[in-house]
Amino acid sequence: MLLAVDCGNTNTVFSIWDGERFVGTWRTATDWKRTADQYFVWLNTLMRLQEIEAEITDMIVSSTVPRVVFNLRVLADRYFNTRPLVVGKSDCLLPVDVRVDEGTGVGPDRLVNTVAGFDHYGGNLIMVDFGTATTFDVVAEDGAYIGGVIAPGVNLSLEALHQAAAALPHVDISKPQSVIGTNTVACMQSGVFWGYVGLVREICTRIKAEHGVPMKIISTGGLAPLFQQSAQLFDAFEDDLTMHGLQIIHKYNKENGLQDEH
Ligand SMILES: Nc1ncnc2c1ncn2[C@@H]1O[C@H](COP(=O)(O)OP(=O)(O)O)[C@@H](O)[C@H]1O
Ligand SMILES: CC(C)(COP(=O)(O)O)[C@@H](O)C(=O)NCCC(=O)O
Ligand SMILES: [K+]
Repeated sequence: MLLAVDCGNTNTVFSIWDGERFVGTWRTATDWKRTADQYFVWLNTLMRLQEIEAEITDMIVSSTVPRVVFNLRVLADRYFNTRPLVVGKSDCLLPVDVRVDEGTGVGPDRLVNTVAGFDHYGGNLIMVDFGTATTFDVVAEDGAYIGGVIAPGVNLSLEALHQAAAALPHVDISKPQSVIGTNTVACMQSGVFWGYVGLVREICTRIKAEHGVPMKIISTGGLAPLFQQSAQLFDAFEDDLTMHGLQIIHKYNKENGLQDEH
């Protein structure tokens, strides 16, 4: 079975693919100091709790935090006796082209989103991913990643206000009742929520105009539903996009790559 790991700047998600479906998914805070032994104990405990008996033979990793990859490689080697595919490394093939400026290191999460989006919807897409950063990934007609936009994440924006201004508290995002806030928290939520609605709409409108052909807008990430319900910003929401993409990339490498040269 395949262990797929999606490591973002905030959270790391582990999921097990049995060849037909994901049988378990678990989330932990991203911490590059976490050792292979710690990962294994954590994963093993959760698998037992859910009575999942999975013999892991393969592993694929997408990490926006390069330092995390070392301990994940040790995990693969020590406990699963396999060499992980790491998205973005030259020995990990992608089923789509990447057309950006030479020397640009595209975030692996964006490449994985592109692959998953193209598989689900075909080309001409804008993938909006609400993570630590909010990224817009543009997928061409042929499925290539051709660039995009990076904006500060929703929680990051709220946190920045709190960090920089002595009188502003730590606030969680939610949809405000009105635009005009009548207390500090409501004012902050309004600024970030409605500011974000505007940001998403404006960026997507401009991408569509620049790209010049009709595009579908697909959202993903924990906070996407909050924005979806408010203003019909997206054509679709996908919950498990990254895991879907990782599984496709793994399959593609099994069929076409140089896997299993331990
Ligand atoms: N369902 C959710 N409700 C509220 N906040 C969420 C939810 N899912 C994720 N978040 C928050 O959104 C931010 C981005 O999370 P995540 O998508 O895991 O980011 P990354 O992929 O960059 O690690 C984090 O601050 C996280 O706490
Ligand atoms: C933009 C990102 C920080 C988003 O990361 P995330 O919010 O998923 O943690 C990540 O994709 C990244 O580090 N990208 C490298 C630069 C680029 O994609 O062009
Ligand atoms: K992101």
